[in-house]
Amino acid sequence: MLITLEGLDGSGKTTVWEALRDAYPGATFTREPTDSWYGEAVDRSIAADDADPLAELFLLTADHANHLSETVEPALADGGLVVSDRYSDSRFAYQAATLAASDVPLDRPLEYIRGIHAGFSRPPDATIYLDLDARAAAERAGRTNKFEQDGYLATVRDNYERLIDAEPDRFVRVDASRSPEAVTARVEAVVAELVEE
Ligand SMILES: Nc1ncnc2c1ncn2[C@@H]1O[C@H](COP(=O)(O)OP(=O)(O)OP(=O)(O)O)[C@@H](O)[C@H]1O
Ligand SMILES: Cc1cn([C@H]2C[C@H](O)[C@@H](COP(=O)(O)O)O2)c(=O)[nH]c1=O
Repeated sequence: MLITLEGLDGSGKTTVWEALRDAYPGATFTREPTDSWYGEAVDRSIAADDADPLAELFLLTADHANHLSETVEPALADGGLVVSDRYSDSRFAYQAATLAASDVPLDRPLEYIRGIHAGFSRPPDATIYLDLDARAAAERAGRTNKFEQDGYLATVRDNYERLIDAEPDRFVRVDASRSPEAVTARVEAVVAELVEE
């Protein structure tokens, strides 16, 4: 089973991912961007305020392809539980926001990015969405790069809402404005239920 954690920067994904890692020692815990050289290229792009938006999308998509073949698909083939801190929905939400604000002449960037993934990706079985407003998320994240900005994250949040509307059965929304203990307890309960199903 593939479970993904999604949400804005600072929503608490890494905090719950670490708690789940302690609770499920036999599972595969992974993340995007990865720590491969593809992921390092992504990190460089994220740090660059003038990165080309399409090039950035394709760097992230290359990292995803390698993540799938090297980590996710082998672990799933072994019948294991895989928990990923960010996955394809991050591309749909973030790069759609980036492309919409760019000069790239795409009418429907979110659908364009989904279309690219449809050809090769493996959709998550369930996605836990840590829901937090853009201002609180940017505040927690520290506003240290081009993504951790209130206005940009507000558009990203709108895009996540569109994704949830399109696939309500895949997403489980968790209120990420609560305390770390309350958020972690809720996510652990959700994962326990998903694994038992
Ligand atoms: N429920 C919470 N309430 C308040 N602060 C929190 C909560 N969860 C995490 N934090 C704090 O917010 C900051 C970001 O948390 P974390 O790294 O888990 O988020 P993230 O979603 O992984 O962020 P990013 O996407 O930027 O890596 C950290 O300082 C963390 O201690
Ligand atoms: C996978 C992925 C990530 N991003 C952005 C979101 C964050 O601002 C950074 C790094 O992620 P982290 O969780 O803070 O470590 O990358 C993105 O824009 N698109 C993606 O597909």
